[in-house]
Amino acid sequence: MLEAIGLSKTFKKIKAVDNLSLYVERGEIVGLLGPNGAGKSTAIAMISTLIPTSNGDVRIDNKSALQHPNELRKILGVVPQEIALYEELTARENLKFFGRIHKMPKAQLNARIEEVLEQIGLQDQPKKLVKHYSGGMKRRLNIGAALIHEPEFLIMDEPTVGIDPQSRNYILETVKLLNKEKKVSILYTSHYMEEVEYLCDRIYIMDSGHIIASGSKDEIKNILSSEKTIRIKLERTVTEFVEGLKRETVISQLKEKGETITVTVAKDVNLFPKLLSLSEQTGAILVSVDVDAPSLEDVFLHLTGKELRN
Ligand SMILES: Nc1ncnc2c1ncn2[C@@H]1O[C@H](COP(=O)(O)OP(=O)(O)OP(=O)(O)O)[C@@H](O)[C@H]1O
Repeated sequence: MLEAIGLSKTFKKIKAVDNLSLYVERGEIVGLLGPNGAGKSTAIAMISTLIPTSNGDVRIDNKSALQHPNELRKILGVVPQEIALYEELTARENLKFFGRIHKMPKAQLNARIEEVLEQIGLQDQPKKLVKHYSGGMKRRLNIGAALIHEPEFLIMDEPTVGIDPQSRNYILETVKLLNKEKKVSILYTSHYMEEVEYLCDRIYIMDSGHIIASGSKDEIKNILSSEKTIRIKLERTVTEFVEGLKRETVISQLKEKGETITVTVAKDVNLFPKLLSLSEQTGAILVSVDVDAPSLEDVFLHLTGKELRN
């Protein structure tokens, strides 16, 4: 297990990370979500021992990684938010460079380079210089560089920023495969809720330097599940029907837009009998009644007061 325990980082007067704890079990993909400036990149830099902590510890299988950083670096790969590649080199040469940093023996490195090129789908571009790569190809090679030494844990800091949807899908599928087939455990940060929803087993939401919610997708959605939203569509607007709904004390919120009325009620309220009797009394014809469960985006907005992307 990779664990961050009570991590804090202060830059002069700014408390970028404040007593943050999280863990990634072997086999998991864990999401770390937070609005801009929440402290995600600073937390990742501390977990990967790139910057010193002001406080706290990072542990691998209960052993302090801050006291044994080389042991951590052997089993951890980090995909940084910024592309960190040599533009004047080919993909193969870049991978060779990163492999040498890890002091990989030559024969092992050469075999591993071919394997990684295949994993990231760049095996057909052996001679092309990175400066001639598309944004998506660079992102893929950025991931390859972090994979060269076959890490057991991978931290990915917004690995799909600024690329086309096709490359993004490719990266998402690569992340899934790495986890499923190569058993790589992953901490994944993103500004895209749908990516985290698709990939992750568990999610941490952070804001202002600390974790404000954590759990499985369902557990996090449950934070907002004391209420539900019901969307009622009528064939045409009937004022008496809306007035009747407004008299219902179980409805905490009512919004009207054309023929659609949206109401909020407590989770356990059954509004259907009332809707049917009101439609009979007023002659309003129900076209549809939909119940919305809260999305992760709703929870995020509720907890942080901010949109995930801005
Ligand atoms: N080297 C530094 N010196 C001073 N302040 C810093 C430094 N690095 C980060 N900060 C500040 O710490 C806070 C957290 O920044 P950080 O980059 O970790 O957030 P983030 O969640 O990764 O944001 P984003 O999603 O925009 O990448 C911000 O207020 C930032 O300005």
